Amino acid sequence: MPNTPVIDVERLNVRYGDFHAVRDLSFQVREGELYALLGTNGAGKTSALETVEGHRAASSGTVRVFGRSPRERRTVRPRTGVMLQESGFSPDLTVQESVRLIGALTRRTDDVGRVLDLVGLTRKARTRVAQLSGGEKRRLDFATAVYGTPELVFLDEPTTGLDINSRDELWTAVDRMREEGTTVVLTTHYLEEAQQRADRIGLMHRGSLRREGTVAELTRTLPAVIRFSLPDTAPELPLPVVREGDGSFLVETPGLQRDLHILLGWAQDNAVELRGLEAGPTRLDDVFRALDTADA
Ligand SMILES: Nc1ncnc2c1ncn2[C@@H]1O[C@H](COP(=O)(O)OP(=O)(O)OP(=O)(O)O)[C@@H](O)[C@H]1O
Repeated sequence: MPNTPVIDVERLNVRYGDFHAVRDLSFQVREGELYALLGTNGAGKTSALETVEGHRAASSGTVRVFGRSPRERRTVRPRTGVMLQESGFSPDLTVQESVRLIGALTRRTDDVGRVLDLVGLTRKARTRVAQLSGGEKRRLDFATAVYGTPELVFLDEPTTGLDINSRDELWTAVDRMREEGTTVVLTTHYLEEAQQRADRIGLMHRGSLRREGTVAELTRTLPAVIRFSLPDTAPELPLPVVREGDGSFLVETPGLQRDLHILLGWAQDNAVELRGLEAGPTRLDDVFRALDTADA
């Protein structure tokens, strides 16, 4: 059934007593996709994903993973890898013992050496978990998700606490798994990572999915921007601008190429230097900020 989504969430609601944390959430993740579920703090991402991962029961709505309820752990779990924000390994176990334990718990098989190599922990194989650095523990968390190369992997803020080289290594490992067809669900507060890597993004705010689409679809809804600074002696500008707090100028435009052309022509004719000139489509950060103000 090639058209069956790997994840199918229909009108999911999660309540904690009187508090309604997830409201009528619907989304699908297709085979081989990297879907980023992003949102403001407290938006309900963890509550939603814990339900999809089978750790939490839905208050109402349906969740299907590989066409099954994620509560059918025996069927779904061997096909699913989960990197939680903290896996809670026993501090007394060594790294290689912890990875073996993952194998036993997930009922997947793999070569421990291969996994340690993939997550960059080969040299720490005999080190106890208690003696690992924060970044090394995060790599061990990552090992839980990639052990046995499952078909579906959840990465919950996978690069938090990792230095830039470790982040690059983690993404290289994820890219390799994706080449083999693994479907990935990502949550992160590093929006540039989602912007670079996600095939589609769902943006949650206050329990609901407020936007969904590719990065291009999401950013297209807001105007492009041109930013620059000017010497005090510059003549009047040819376009409406906003003066930013730092003294720089901002042009918001639905016609980036046209307005950039006008601005550059004006600068050339008046021999004005446009300092620190930046021009480009809206970033995901801007979509996020608009979400917070528009939907407040
Ligand atoms: N066990 C719980 N009991 C009561 N309220 C909870 C519980 N877990 C989460 N909440 C509340 O539900 C809301 C959604 O929380 P959740 O952790 O799902 O959000 P999130 O989008 O993952 O947030 P963050 O980005 O800050 O990690 C929050 O207001 C939170 O306080």
